[in-house]
Amino acid sequence: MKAVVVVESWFGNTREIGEAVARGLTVSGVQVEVASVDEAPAAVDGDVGLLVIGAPTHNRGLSTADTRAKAAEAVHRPVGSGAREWVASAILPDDLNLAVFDTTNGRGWLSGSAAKAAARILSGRAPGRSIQTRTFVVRGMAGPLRPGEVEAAEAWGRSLATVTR
Ligand SMILES: Cc1cc2nc3c(=O)[nH]c(=O)nc-3n(C[C@H](O)[C@H](O)[C@H](O)COP(=O)(O)O)c2cc1C
Repeated sequence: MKAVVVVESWFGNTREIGEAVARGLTVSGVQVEVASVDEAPAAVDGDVGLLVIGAPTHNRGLSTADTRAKAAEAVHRPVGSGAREWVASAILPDDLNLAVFDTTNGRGWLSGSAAKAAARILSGRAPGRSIQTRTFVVRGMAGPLRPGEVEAAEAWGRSLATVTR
């Protein structure tokens, strides 16, 4: 069983959640690779059963070149591309199971959700496919994650393992 976790992360919080999800999958016997969106393959291999995508919520949705420029400036990193671009263009096997998570400042409507935005793009590409979404909460722009979120992400990873062939 194989899974790939692709994350966009500027301050490390979304990456931390992605790694916790990967640990949950690994303890359940799934072979997992975690890749940053900058280095993720343009095509997901046909033997991968589950793709998990993680993105920080920027301006209530997925990052844009403008929001990435703000985050990149804060962490002194080059801007690069984001989850929006990867989700829109990656070549995905037909029977791939999909799960998307985001990090946000809260779970309310005001915070928005990069995961829901990514799920909308993926549903448009593959109508009818079911896509699990989850939100994990950080404090402010840079974090840290709210207590308990890493453990919740590991538990989610264990539950996602049951859908992976
Ligand atoms: C430009 C910018 C816009 C943001 N807009 C939102 C927002 O609309 N809603 C929200 O909940 N958090 C917002 N945030 C906070 C991010 O959700 C937070 O930086 C992110 O979850 C941290 O994840 P990371 O460490 O993986 O980058 C924003 C952050 C930045 C840098």
